[in-house]
Amino acid sequence: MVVSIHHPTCSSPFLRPTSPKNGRHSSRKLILRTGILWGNADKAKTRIMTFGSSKDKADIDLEVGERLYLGMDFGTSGARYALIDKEGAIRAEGKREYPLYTSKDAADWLSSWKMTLHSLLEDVPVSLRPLIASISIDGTSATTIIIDSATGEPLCRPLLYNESCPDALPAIKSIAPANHTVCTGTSTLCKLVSWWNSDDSDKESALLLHQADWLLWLLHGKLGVSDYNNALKVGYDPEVDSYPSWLLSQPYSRVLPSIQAPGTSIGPITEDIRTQFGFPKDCVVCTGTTDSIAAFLAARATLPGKAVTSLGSTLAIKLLSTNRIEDARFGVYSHRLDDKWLVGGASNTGGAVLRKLFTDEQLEKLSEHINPMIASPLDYYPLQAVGERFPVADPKMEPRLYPRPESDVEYLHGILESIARIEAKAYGLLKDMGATEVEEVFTAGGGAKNEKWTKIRERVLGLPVSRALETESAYGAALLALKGAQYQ
Ligand SMILES: Nc1ncnc2c1ncn2[C@@H]1O[C@H](COP(=O)(O)OP(=O)(O)O)[C@@H](O)[C@H]1O
Ligand SMILES: O=C(CO)[C@H](O)[C@H](O)COP(=O)(O)O
Repeated sequence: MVVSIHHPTCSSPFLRPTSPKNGRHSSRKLILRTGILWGNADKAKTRIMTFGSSKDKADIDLEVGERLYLGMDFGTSGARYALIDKEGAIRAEGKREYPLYTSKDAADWLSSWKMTLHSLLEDVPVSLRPLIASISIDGTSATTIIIDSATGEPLCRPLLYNESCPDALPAIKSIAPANHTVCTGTSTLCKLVSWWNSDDSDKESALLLHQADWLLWLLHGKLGVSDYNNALKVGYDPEVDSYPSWLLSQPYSRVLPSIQAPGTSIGPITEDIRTQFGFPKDCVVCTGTTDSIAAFLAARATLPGKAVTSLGSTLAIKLLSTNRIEDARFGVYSHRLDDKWLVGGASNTGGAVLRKLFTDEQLEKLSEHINPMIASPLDYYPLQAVGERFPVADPKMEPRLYPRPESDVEYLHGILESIARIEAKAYGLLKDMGATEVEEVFTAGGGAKNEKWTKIRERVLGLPVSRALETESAYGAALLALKGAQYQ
C-alpha cells in the first residue's frame, strides 16, 4: 500500500537573488566550460565549439531538435552543473562556490543555496537553454529544511547533513525497529523530532523537505515532493515503497513529503523561472537524489560487487549489492537502486580535513613526492571535529592527527593512508554484514584526481581502484533528468 501525503501548494517562490544579508557575497564563477552554438539555418546539424574546458573536445554536432538534460549537484563545499545530451556527452558544465550569507550571526544557508541555484542557471550557456528538456538536482543527505507550507518560509534554520540531534534518539529508538537507519543522531528523523519537541512555532502547516527537494521546489513550485533516496533517513521504506506504520502513527508524520522514485518528472518548470532564464515550455523538473548516489550513477557501475567511493568533503561509500543490509550501530544503511541495493554509509573523514590543512595546489605538489608503494607508519583518524558516522557510529569520536612530522609530504602521506584504512575497514564491514563482496572500486569527488592516493588505496584495499568515468555528482543528476524526460 502506498501512502501519499499531499500538501497544499503555496504560490511558487521567485528565484530572485537575495541581496547579501550583513555578509560578504563571495560567490564567483570558478570554472565554466561553455559552448558557442552556431549553424547554418538550413543545415540539419548545428555545431558546438567548446572553449576554456579542461578537456579539449572536438567540434560536437547537435541534431536539429536534439534535447539536453541539466543536472545540478549541491555538495558540501560548492555546487556544480552538468548539461548532457541523450548519449551522455557533456555539452556544458560549471561550478560555483557557495556565497557567504549571514543572518543573526549564523550562516544563512537557504539564501546561499538559492543564490547559487540562480548563478548556476545563469552560467548555463544562453544558446543551449532552449534545448533543455528536463532538470534534476542532488543534495547532501539528511540536510533537513522545515517550512510553512502556506507561505514557503522556513520555520527553523536548515539542519545540515552532519549535524546531530541526539536529544531525539530515545524517543526514536522507542518506536523504530532495533538499529534502524533512523536510529542515529544525524538522521533526518532525529532532526525532525528534535524540532517537533523543542520548537513552539505553529506546526499546523509545517512541511519537511530535504535540500534537493527544497531546491527543486524553487523550480517547479509544487510543495511536498521528495524521492526515496533522500527520504531514507527520515524513515521511508523503499522496499515496500511507503512510510512504515510505526512512523505514520506519530503526530509529526503529517509533515512528511510524498515520495517518488529518483528521476521522476514532477511537473513543468514554473513560468516565471522559465521566462527568466529562457527554458522551453516543455522543460520539466524531476525528483533528485543524494550527492553520493548521484556520484554512483555518474560512475555508470551496474554490476553487483562494483563500488564507488566519493572522496569529497566527506568519504561516502556505495557498494552495489543484491541484498539489503542496515545497522545504525555502524552507520550502515542501504539505498534502493531500481531492483538492487546501494549499501554503505558516510564517514566524517575526507577532503574537508585536507582542505583545513592544505590548499588544492599544495595537495597536488605534496602528492608528487609521495611514494604510494610504501606504507606510512603514521596512524591517524582524520576528522574535522568530534564525531564519526561510519564505519563507526560514535558521536564522541575524537579527531587524531598527531604526531605531525616535520615533512608535510610525510604528514599528507599519513593522512591519505589513514583515510584509505578507514575506507578498507568500511568495505570489510559491509562484507562481514553479508553484502555482496566488493571486487572493484571507482572513485568520485575531488580526491579522485589524486593518482598517488588512488595507488595508496589500491595497496591498502587490495582491489582495483580507478577514477570513475565521470567523477562529478552533477553528471549523475543529469542522468536522472534524462531518465525523467524519457519516462514522462
Ligand atoms: N589533489 C587532491 N588530492 C586529494 N584531495 C583533493 C585534491 N584536490 C581537492 N581535493 C579535495 O576534494 C574536496 C572537494 O571535493 P568535492 O567533490 O568538490 O567535495 P564536495 O562535493 O563534498 O564539496 C576538498 O575537500 C579537497 O580537499
Ligand atoms: O556526507 C554527506 C555529504 O556529502 C552525505 O551524508 C552523503 O550524501 C552520504 O549520504 P547518503 O549515503 O545518504 O547519500
